[in-house]
Amino acid sequence: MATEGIPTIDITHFIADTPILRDDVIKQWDLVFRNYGFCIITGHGINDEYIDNLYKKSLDFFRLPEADKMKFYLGKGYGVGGYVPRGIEMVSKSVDKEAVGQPDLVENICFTMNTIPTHTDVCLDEIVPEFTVTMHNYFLSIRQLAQIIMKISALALNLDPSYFSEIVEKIEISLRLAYYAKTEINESTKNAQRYGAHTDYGGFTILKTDDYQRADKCHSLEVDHNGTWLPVISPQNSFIINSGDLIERWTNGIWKSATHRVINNNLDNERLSMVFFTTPHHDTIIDTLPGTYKDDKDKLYEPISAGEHLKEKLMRTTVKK
Ligand SMILES: O=C(O)CCC(=O)C(=O)O
Ligand SMILES: [Fe+2]
Repeated sequence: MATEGIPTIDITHFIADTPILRDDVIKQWDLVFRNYGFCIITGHGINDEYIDNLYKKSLDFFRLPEADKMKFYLGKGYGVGGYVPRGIEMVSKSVDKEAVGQPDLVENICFTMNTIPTHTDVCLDEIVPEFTVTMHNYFLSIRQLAQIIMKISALALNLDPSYFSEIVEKIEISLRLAYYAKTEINESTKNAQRYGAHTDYGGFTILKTDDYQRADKCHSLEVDHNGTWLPVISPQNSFIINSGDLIERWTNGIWKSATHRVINNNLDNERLSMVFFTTPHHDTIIDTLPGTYKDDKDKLYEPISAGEHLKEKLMRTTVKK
């Protein structure tokens, strides 16, 4: 089973509204999120140039000396934005508060659409020219893709196509640029993960990884599929989409928020991921969607505000400030 991959859905015909083929996309969407919680999409319509540009600028940033990057650290751990160096975050604690081990072998810089310029007095563009405009272009494209994804989802759940429209208007998109530097195996790294096993906390995640660039096509990202870790490698013109905890709660557990991790292999290669989290506005109450339960006692989850859920998860994962 370990060679079985994550399904790919070409969404071209949904975007083009091609009769019949469009319905096929909707059916596939329902199946992958029921069975895997993960898929790869092609035909998304986002300009490759935007993706490549942001990738290059991000690499430029992470290859800078630590002292430059630390100008963007806010000293409050992971989850507040800005730059977070290695040694601070241990994401597996979001699933198991008591988890012990070493922090993840990752550093990252996080933004929301409103905090692109920077949280500090230092301007990001002084360090990496045109970083912010590059990011802004990408944000706008991803926002459109998020709208498409939520429309497919509404239809796949037999809801009105505009069911999520108002929520999508206020959706909070955050970008996490995650960098896994080349690393030597030693006492402090041998038992760590590049990013420990976790589920994503919010709505859908729109993820771009660079594993396809490795000549050996060695994978790093794995998803738990009924107890088997499946490798996830997405081709150049694709995105990985996964449904987070709030999608699982919304759908009364029908669509999965799958556990995934970035394993401690291939450490002599640097790796970069661009991770967009689409989270309903923090005031949005996530209650079980119509059609996913018969009567109230079938509801698996209590209603929760998106903000409350997110805060609880984020608080757990900072192991050092
Ligand atoms: O780097 C990756 O491939 C995955 C990152 C991830 O799972 C996350 O940011 O939640
Ligand atoms: Fe994740």
